[in-house]
Order: sequence, then structure tokens, then C-alpha cells
Amino acid sequence: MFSFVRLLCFSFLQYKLQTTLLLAALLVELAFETFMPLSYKFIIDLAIVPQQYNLLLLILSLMVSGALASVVVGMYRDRMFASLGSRIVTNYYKQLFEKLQSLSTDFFHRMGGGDIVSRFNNDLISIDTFIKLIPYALLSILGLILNVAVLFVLQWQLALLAVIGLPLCLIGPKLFGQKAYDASYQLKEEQASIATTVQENVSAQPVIKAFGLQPLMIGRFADRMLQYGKLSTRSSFLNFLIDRTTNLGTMILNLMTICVGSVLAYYGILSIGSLLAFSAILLSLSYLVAAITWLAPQFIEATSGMQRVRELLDEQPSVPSNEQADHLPHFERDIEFRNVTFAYSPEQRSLNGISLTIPKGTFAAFVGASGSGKSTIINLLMRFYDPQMGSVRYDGTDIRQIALPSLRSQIGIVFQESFLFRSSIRENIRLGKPEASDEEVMEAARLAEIHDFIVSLPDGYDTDVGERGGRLSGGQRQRVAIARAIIRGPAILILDEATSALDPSTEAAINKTLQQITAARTVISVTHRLASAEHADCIYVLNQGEIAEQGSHQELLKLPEGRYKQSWTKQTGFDISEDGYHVEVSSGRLKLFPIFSEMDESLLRDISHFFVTESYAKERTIIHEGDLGDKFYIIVRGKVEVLKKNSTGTNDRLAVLSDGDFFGEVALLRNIPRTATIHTLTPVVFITLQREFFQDLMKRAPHLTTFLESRSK
Ligand SMILES: Nc1ncnc2c1ncn2[C@@H]1O[C@H](COP(=O)(O)OP(=O)(O)OP(=O)(O)O)[C@@H](O)[C@H]1O
Repeated sequence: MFSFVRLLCFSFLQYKLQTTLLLAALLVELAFETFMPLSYKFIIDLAIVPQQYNLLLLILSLMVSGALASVVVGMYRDRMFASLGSRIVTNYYKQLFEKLQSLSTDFFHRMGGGDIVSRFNNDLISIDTFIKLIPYALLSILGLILNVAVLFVLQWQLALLAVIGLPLCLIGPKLFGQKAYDASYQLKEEQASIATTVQENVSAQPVIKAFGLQPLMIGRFADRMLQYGKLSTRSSFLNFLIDRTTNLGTMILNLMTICVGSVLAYYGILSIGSLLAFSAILLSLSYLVAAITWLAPQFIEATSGMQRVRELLDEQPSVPSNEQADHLPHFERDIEFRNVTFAYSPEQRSLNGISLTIPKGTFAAFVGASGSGKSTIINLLMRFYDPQMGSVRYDGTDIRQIALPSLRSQIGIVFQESFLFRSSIRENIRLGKPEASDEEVMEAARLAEIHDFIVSLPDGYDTDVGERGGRLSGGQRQRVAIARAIIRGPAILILDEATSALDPSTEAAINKTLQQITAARTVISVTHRLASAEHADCIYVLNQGEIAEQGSHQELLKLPEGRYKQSWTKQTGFDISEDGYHVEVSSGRLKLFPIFSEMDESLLRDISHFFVTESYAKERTIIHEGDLGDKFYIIVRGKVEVLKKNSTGTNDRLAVLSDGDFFGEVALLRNIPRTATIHTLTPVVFITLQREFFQDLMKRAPHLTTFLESRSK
């Protein structure tokens, strides 16, 4: 609590002149408010009892002028404080936002989005609310001190009694203050966590709907609300208790002093004017104490809010920006990973002793199974993270030694899901180079082959892209993202699964655009689709964080039993029509699937005719665990996750399957429930084979049916 007060003082002292004027204005108001109850003594004892009419007039006119002065000064103080208070609060908002921009990627993985937002929404707002109440808090505390001093001047014995009784009013805050603070902090933590849950729930709506998880989610939220209700009740009740016990103390104090004061007045020890003034001051004291107890919960909330704001402000980026360091000169030679080892968490290494060199002007591609470390390579190239061992070097310089902005300014990146901000197409492209002219924006759009589409829109480049670019198709969003990357004129272009989430025809079109753009640039591409890496100068095949193979497409195909060769074989052999809605599979390719491996050429050719092409958007559930299965699936392109329900009723991810993988072969043989759920992660094209067709064809080879039956058991 003291640190909150110290921080507030520090914030106000940044504006010394305004703070001094503010305090002066408060003193004027305070002087008048203290004089008002005291005036009874002068009016009665000095003017009314001795019949001094002129003095009475003087006191009354002094009171009226004092009131006028106090009102004028009060209004001036209100105006000044409104501006000062809002400046201090906006400073906190700015500091917090700037801090967020400086923090590294791991922080955002660690801290939920809802928690961060709630530090702006709840915590800063409680600080803002309290700051607006500071003048009242100061008037109340200083008024309390001044009034007690005046009581001593009036009648010290009675004042002593009042002061001895005053701690009665403080029993409540003393007993319950810390508990109320703790409860308020816990409540805020819970509010933040609820905000995270709601945010996650909104983003996960497609999954929730697809899996019918609404009742589960509602049930869980109800449990959370039960917990929230308990915390909220405890926090409110503790604050009420502070209020209630303080009022009780004030009442007892008033009663005591009125009783004793009346007896003193009866015996002539205290004048009538002093008794009246004493009572009036005590009354005003009780108002002040009530005001302080009303302010206490707001203070407690703001203190715990400030604690959470400070936690965020004290966060240190794990990847310091190092802006004072030397700037990276224009990229000239090569990028090198020198014996790089990296882990997101101590339990598991994501990259292990990687060493490689990518010369300027070449196209390097990283391929490998899901989880092999492809995206981690990009995270280190962009310096989103620093390696635990080894170094990433541009032109021989360790990128930890150079100013981070000078590194990123030389890189353009296109992500798998490119985030567009809710503004115009022009502004979204211009984010790549904020100082770019309209001409440059159009030139980038032309290169990304989206200019013609943009100008065909009624609002052209001023068209609002909608939330997260939702008013554009996936392909259009990706082209805007490409324009945003190339407007920077980047020395290095990074493509992170840039076309994987698109349907086949859009993917093919964008790949063509990319080929034109990337000619004569240094391009680093991460992809699970080998066809996108075929033209790379060097392909790095990653396996469990290590480079398993490297070389050109042709060189890698020559490696007997090589991983690349196997993956290439897995992903090829499908003939996809231009529009992506029809796929043909060769008998040779079918033979590579275990279930078809024993079949002869003519049977396979016939089977291949019964395959049907099915396309699904991303975030769709294709198969529900427990449903009866009657189809065999081959993934021609795209990614799915295989999920299995655990004991708590939620799904665990067992695997991610992609191009060339298959599932459900047992459904060709028997009518049994599916053992897992299949959910698409990107748009997916499958070819599927129905059991009834398969079994019809198998009548031609009954010996194989027996063989397959025995193998599937
Ligand atoms: N933020 C993170 N925190 C902890 N572990 C992570 C994080 N990101 C990735 N990993 C782990 O690091 C390993 C490599 O992940 P990475 O994302 O680089 O793989 P990938 O080859 O790009 O996979 P995919 O093709 O599925 O994107 C995986 O085991 C993954 O679980």
C-alpha cells in the first residue's frame, strides 16, 4: 500500500507546478471548511452573547466571502485536477502499452490475452477511479488532522477524550484492511482469468460448435462463477465491514464527547459557543471519517490494481531489443546457424546443434514432419527467441550483438495466417513501410497480383478489410500480406507455410506470384508441402530438431531410403484438377498404402476409380470418435489433427496428419466405431473409398480378404 502511495506521489511530482497549485487550492478550501464549524464559537461567544452587532456583521461577511472564495478556488482546482489526473492516468496507459510492445514472444505465450487485457480494463480503471478521488482523500485526511488540532485549542481535555476515542474508528480498517486488500487482489486475478477464458472461448467457437462442447463449456464456466461469486462476496463483505465498524466507532465517539461536553458546559467549564463549535467540529469529523472509510475500498482496489500493473511494467523482455547497439549493415553475404540449440522449456529441445549457411540470393526451404522444428528456425531467424547455445549470424555478426529493429527492417515475412488489422487495404499494406507513398502501396499490390481486385471494389484501396481481414477471402488476405511484406523491399523474404492454409487452386495461383517475387531474393521458406520446396537451392529436412538431410530436390531424391524421398513419394502420385475439386490417384501410388500393397495392378486400377474427392474447410470435424465408420481416407493436401477423449471429457491431440497420410482403413473391412476424432487444421482435400465398393471389388480376390482380415486384427 505504501508503495502505491509512493508511486502516486512520484507521478504527481513529475508535474511540480500543477501539484503545488493544487495543494494550495486544497489548503484554501480546507481552511474554510474548518472555519465554518468553528464560527459558532465566535458568533455566540463574541457577538451574540455580548450583543456586538458590528462584530456579528464582520464575522458573517467574512463567512460569505470565505464561501465565495472557496467555491471559486474549488472550481479552479477541479479544472486543474481534471487535466492533471487524466495526464497521469494516460501516462500509465501509455507506459503499459509501450511495455507490451517491448516484451518478447514467450511472454505472450505465457500470459493469457485476457489477463493482459484485464490489466488495461480492470486494473488501470480502478487506478483511474481512485486518482479522480484524490482531492477528496486529501481534503478528508488533512481536514481530520486540522479539526483535531482545533478541538485541542477549544478544550484540550475534551479533545483528549475525542482523540483517545478516535482509534475506535480505526479498528475496522486495522482488523480488516489487509484481508480486504488480499481479497480484492484475488478477485482481480479471477476477473483476469475469466477474461482469458471468455477470449479463448470466442476464438475457439468453431471447435466448440464442431465438437458440441457448449454444455461442457457452460458447465465449466458455471463452476468458475461459483468460485468468482465466493471471492466477490468475501471482498465486498470485508469492505462493508470496514465501513460498518468505522461508523460504529464514530457514533460511540460522538456520544461520549457530547455527554462529557454537556456536563462541562453545565458546570461552566466550557462556553456554550465552544460546546456548539465542538459538536459541529465533531459532526464534521464524523463526515470526514465516513468519507475516508468510503474511500478505503477504492484505495484497496486501486492498490491491488497497481500491484498487477507494476507486475507487467516490471516484466523484462527475454530478447532485449538492444537499440543502442550497432545497426546491422545492409545484408550482403549469408545467414548462418552456428551450432544452435534451443528449447522453449527445459524439458524438451526443439532444435539440437543446428549448423547451416544460407548464402545471399538463394532459396532455402525447411521441411519436415509436424513438430520437427521448422517454425522454430523462423523464430530464431527473426530473433523472436534467442538460442540457449550457439548463435544465429547475419554476415558473420551474432544477431544478439546488433540493434533488433535494424535486423527486422531487412526482413519481410508472410505467415500461414496473416493477421490483417481492422482498417483499409491501403493501411494494411502500408504497415510494411509506414512512410510509403500511395504509389508504392499500389506497386506492392501489383507485385502481389491483387491490385486489379482492389480497384474493382467500390472503395478501392480504402475498403475496410473487417475484423482480422474477415471481409476478404483467404487468398486475398494472403496477397495483401504478401504486398505488406514486399513493400519493405526486404533483403530477406521469409515464408512461413505461406500458402498451406489455402485451397489448391488459390495455393497454385499464389505460388506462381511468389515465384516471380522471390526470383533473385534471399528466400527462406518453411513448409510441410514438398512441392513448394522443389525449386529451392537447398532443402533442409528436419527431424526432431536436427537436420536429417540437406541438398537440392534432385540430390535428396537420390538418397536411398532418405526421409525426403519417402515424404516425396508419400505426397506425390495424386493428380489434382485446376479447381482442386477432382483428384485422381495412380495404381502405383495406391500400392504404397499397406492395405493395398498385396494387390495386383488391374485390381488397383479398378479400385482407384472408386475413390471420391472430398474437400473441407479448416476447423471442421470429419469423423467423430464412436461413430460407425464406412470409409477409408487419404489426405491429398492439408492438415488434420487426430483427437481422443480423455477422462475429463476433453480431447487430447494424438497426432497431426498431412499430405499423403491416411486413416480409417479398418472401416473398409468391418463396421466398427471410429477410435478417434479427425478435425481439419487447414482446408483439406481427401480422396475416400466406401466399404461397399471396396468389398464388391474384393470378391475378385477372396484370398486377399482373408489376408487383410488377419492383418487388421
Ligand atoms: N511456444 C512453445 N512453447 C513450448 N513448446 C513449443 C512452442 N512452440 C513449439 N514448441 C515445441 O517445439 C517443437 C518444434 O515446434 P515447431 O513449431 O518448430 O515445429 P514445426 O515443424 O513448425 O511444426 P508444424 O509443422 O506443426 O508447425 C515441437 O515439439 C513443439 O511442441
